[in-house]
Amino acid sequence: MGSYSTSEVLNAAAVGVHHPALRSHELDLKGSMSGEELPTTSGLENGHQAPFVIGVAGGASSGKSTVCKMIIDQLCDQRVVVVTQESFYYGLSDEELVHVHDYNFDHPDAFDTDLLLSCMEKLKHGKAVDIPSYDFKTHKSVLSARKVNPSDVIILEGILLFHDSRVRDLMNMKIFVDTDADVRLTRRIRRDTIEKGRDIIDVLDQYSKFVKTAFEDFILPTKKYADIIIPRGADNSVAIDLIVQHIRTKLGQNDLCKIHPNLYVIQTTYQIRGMHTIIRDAATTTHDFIFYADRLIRLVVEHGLGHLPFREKQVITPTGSVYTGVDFSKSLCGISVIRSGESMENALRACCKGIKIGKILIHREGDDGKQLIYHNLPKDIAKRHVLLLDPILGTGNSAVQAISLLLEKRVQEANIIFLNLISAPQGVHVVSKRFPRVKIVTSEIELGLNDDFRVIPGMGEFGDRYFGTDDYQSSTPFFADDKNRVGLL
Ligand SMILES: Nc1ncnc2c1ncn2[C@@H]1O[C@H](COP(=O)(O)OP(=O)(O)O)[C@@H](O)[C@H]1O
Ligand SMILES: Nc1ccn([C@@H]2O[C@H](COP(=O)(O)O)[C@@H](O)[C@H]2O)c(=O)n1
Ligand SMILES: [Mg+2]
Repeated sequence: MGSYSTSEVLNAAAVGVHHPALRSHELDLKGSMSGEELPTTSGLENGHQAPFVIGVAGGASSGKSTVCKMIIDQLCDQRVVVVTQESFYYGLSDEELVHVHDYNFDHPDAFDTDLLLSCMEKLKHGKAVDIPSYDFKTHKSVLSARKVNPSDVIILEGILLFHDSRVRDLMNMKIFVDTDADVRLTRRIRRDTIEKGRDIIDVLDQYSKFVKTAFEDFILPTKKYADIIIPRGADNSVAIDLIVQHIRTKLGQNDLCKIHPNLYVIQTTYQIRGMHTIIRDAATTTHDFIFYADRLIRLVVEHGLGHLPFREKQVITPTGSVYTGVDFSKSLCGISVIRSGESMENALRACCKGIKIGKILIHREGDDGKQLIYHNLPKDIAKRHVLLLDPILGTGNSAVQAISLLLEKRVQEANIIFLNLISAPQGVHVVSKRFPRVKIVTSEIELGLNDDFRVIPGMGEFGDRYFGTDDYQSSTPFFADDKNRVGLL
């Protein structure tokens, strides 16, 4: 296989695997959110399971980062975050810097393990943390930290991760990357001279003075703690496939879709995650927000239509052959929850020519949570399948109100398909418990709700961002389609 640069691997890993929305918050500590924690609530408190923690250890340049990248690539539909042990290197004092060639970077004492433990403790409890950034050129921790958010899977990677039993105890799975010493040395020489700009003589000196001995004294003895040993590192795709399968099985036990068979999360791809990254980014312009939200909405709508009943239908193709296909139900309508649900109407109209679209307005009155509902629904709605449109399923309150109204109007519960872009697990529980036959189709499941009952990580006030009425946008407001915002049936 081709060679990867470590920075490429880690960058790709970070970009590819963090929850898209969360990346935007990985701010420089000097930035406006300096030192603040994201308003994330505990995953555990929110009914989420603790993350699955994978430890990846092995000699320097054995291929740990490359193996992590391969695991992450295959887990593309999960929220995965990588934390490297090297982020926790103690910075060198000025005096130590003068004698840097005598410093042993491969000794367990070179790492601030207490800090690593406290960061991991927070992550495991569903809290965001600032992970220090380490500069291999200056041998110091740099000021800007990396904001890391809680995830389904945390991969901890580093040469001495299995040395301290407290760190080992954090892990659900321990992997040791076992690569021959000559291969590790060759890769190290290439990496340290090319990527770190070091002198080859210094690299060889450091290797014979510290790296080789530390491997034998501290790293190799920890191999016995591994659950899985991967010979040949990233070249061992069979081992990596098996690891990914195992992780999937473990994660699947907590899968919301398994608990709620009425929930459908569309199959994710990097395109979809990329689009989510854009629309969740607070800095995205209204124009881009509309463009990418529309693309995602279209996918959700298409998926939702796939749940409508159909009959077999045969047609004759231009080649005179018979094609056996299906004819789907035409007796349907869309109902949008004003105002953000109206953003989904265009996609529905584009997929179902001439479809009737009704509206529901849910109004929160005062603090007592009393809600008034105004509606404009097709008269024969009871006979129709209903595609209920609202981009965000948060607490589930609005959805329950809207669905209750539809049932009052004698729509069959099983004929309702609720389409949204993101769903909080709480909302899914509430809707599914009350209306188990309503299908929920979404494109991503969120971490949960914060203390203000806002979806986290979320994407802000969808209606304001889509219709350009938010006040934090720097760009000129851009209205997608004004007439859709006011016109009722
Ligand atoms: N299977 C492989 N084949 C070829 N080059 C590899 C392979 N695995 C890793 N490398 C290269 O070796 C170097 C060290 O790999 P890396 O994954 O960064 O190791 P570690 O994280 O264990 O130090 C990198 O330059 C990487 O691109
Ligand atoms: N300032 C430093 C800090 C560490 N190293 C070497 O990095 C190796 C660990 O990184 P891997 O990606 O290979 O796990 C380790 O062998 C240290 O010697 C360094 O050279 N300079
Ligand atoms: Mg590495």
